[in-house]
Amino acid sequence: MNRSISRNAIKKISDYLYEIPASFREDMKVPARIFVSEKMLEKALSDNSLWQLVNVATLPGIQKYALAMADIHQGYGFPIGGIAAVDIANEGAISPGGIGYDINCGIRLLASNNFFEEVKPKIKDVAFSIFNAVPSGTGKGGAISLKTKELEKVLQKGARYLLEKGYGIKSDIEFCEEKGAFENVDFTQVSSKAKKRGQEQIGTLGSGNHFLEIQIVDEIFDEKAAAILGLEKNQVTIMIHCGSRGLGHQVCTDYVHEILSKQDEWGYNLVDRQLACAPFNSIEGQNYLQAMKAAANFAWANRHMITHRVREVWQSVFGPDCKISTVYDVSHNIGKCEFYEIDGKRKELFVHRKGATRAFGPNHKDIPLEYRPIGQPVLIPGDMGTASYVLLGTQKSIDESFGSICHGAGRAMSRTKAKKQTKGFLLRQELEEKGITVCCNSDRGLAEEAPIAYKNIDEVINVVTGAKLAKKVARLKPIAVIKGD
Ligand SMILES: Nc1nc2c(ncn2[C@@H]2O[C@H](COP(=O)(O)O)[C@@H](O)[C@H]2O)c(=O)[nH]1
Ligand SMILES: [Mn+2]
Ligand SMILES: [Mn+2]
Repeated sequence: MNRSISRNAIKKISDYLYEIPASFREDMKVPARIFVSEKMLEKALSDNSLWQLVNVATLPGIQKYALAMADIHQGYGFPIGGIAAVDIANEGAISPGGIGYDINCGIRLLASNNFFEEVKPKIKDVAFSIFNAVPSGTGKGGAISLKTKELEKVLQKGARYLLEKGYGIKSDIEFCEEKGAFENVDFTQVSSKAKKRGQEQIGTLGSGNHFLEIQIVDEIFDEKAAAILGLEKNQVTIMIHCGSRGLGHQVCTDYVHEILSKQDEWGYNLVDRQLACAPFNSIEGQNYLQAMKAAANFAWANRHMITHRVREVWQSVFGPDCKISTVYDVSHNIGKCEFYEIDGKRKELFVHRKGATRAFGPNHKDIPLEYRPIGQPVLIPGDMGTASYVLLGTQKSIDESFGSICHGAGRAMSRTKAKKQTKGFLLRQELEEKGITVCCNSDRGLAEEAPIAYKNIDEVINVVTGAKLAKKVARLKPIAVIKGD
């Protein structure tokens, strides 16, 4: 099957929005839209991601558009950087591939009350101490070990369970999407194999793309909003990127397998097996939803425990009076039930965000009270040598992109290609020369994650802010990066 899409098939709607009309392919139920610039569109045409987006437009019950952001790149079935909302009451389908293998992978931003000049002389000390306190690397466990009953509590109560056990502080939960847990979760839908994989992995970072970064607030674009978020120029922040580790991966594997075997029964005629989905209201669809929620709770608990460890280390290096506060925690691989107006009617939709971040505008009830007047903070990592951003969601994102924007810069090249183009030890030297401390045991792993492997974060941010789906608050610059191998 020819998967290429020519530029001619794509209609320009505005400087930051392009569309593949529903007439492009017979089986499309809605158009496919991509928030991107002309320049970045060229990049998106270089892999199969737009073809995947067209496939998403065939999903049962899909509403309005299959959407993608400028960080789009090829993923499992759905493109990464994609959003699909389906009608729950009317034939909507839920797809594990639309959420991804690392369920509730996400970003947490911590603010210290220290400034660059104080941290600079101790940056190696604090970075390597965090590297030692937060296990990282493929399959790595060992931060804490949970008995089966304790793990089940994590699946039910997420980060809130760890808070009850004395880890972290209350505001860590309050400034987290869903306050650190989906409620009323049936954890029995998670297989024993998945639970086993999770038992040793709370408080661990994982490998590759996951990271812990010490940053400085390099530029403030909105002083008032920054003050509300507790951010000032030259202040030191810590960004955490990780998800549900082996547990979430196993949940996705289990349900893709189960759901695939029933496609004929449901009358689904999949254009790509990786789009495997189930009617939202079927037993299988509901079971996956419960397991996905349990894995999401595990991921929130994971980022909560890492926060606890970072706080312990920070206070041991800079003194017990130092404060580490959670600015916010966003999910970028998740599915949620949300209400939107479709053709003048309020409908409950299931919104798949796969490498996409929720970006609700001001006054939304799901934003913490303190932030409600300004909108939801959206945390967008860039790469280890350039920058990351703090943004705010807008009403326009609710109206045009199901309250969603991008999740990162997005890959510009595969890991294999990045390794061919970069020597890890040279990259390490370059970063150190730029004043970025590198804590990573593997030069090969470092090369796979080189800044050139990612798109330019400033360009991606200019698209989402140019399209008015988000507003800039601050740009963060790395001063130390911690990566697993
Ligand atoms: N600030 C940093 N950003 C990074 C780093 N490595 C990757 N990234 C960005 O994260 C997103 C999200 O990745 P995903 O695995 O969830 O798709 C990615 O698109 C990059 O922009 C880093 O070391 N520091
Ligand atoms: Mn992840
Ligand atoms: Mn991620």
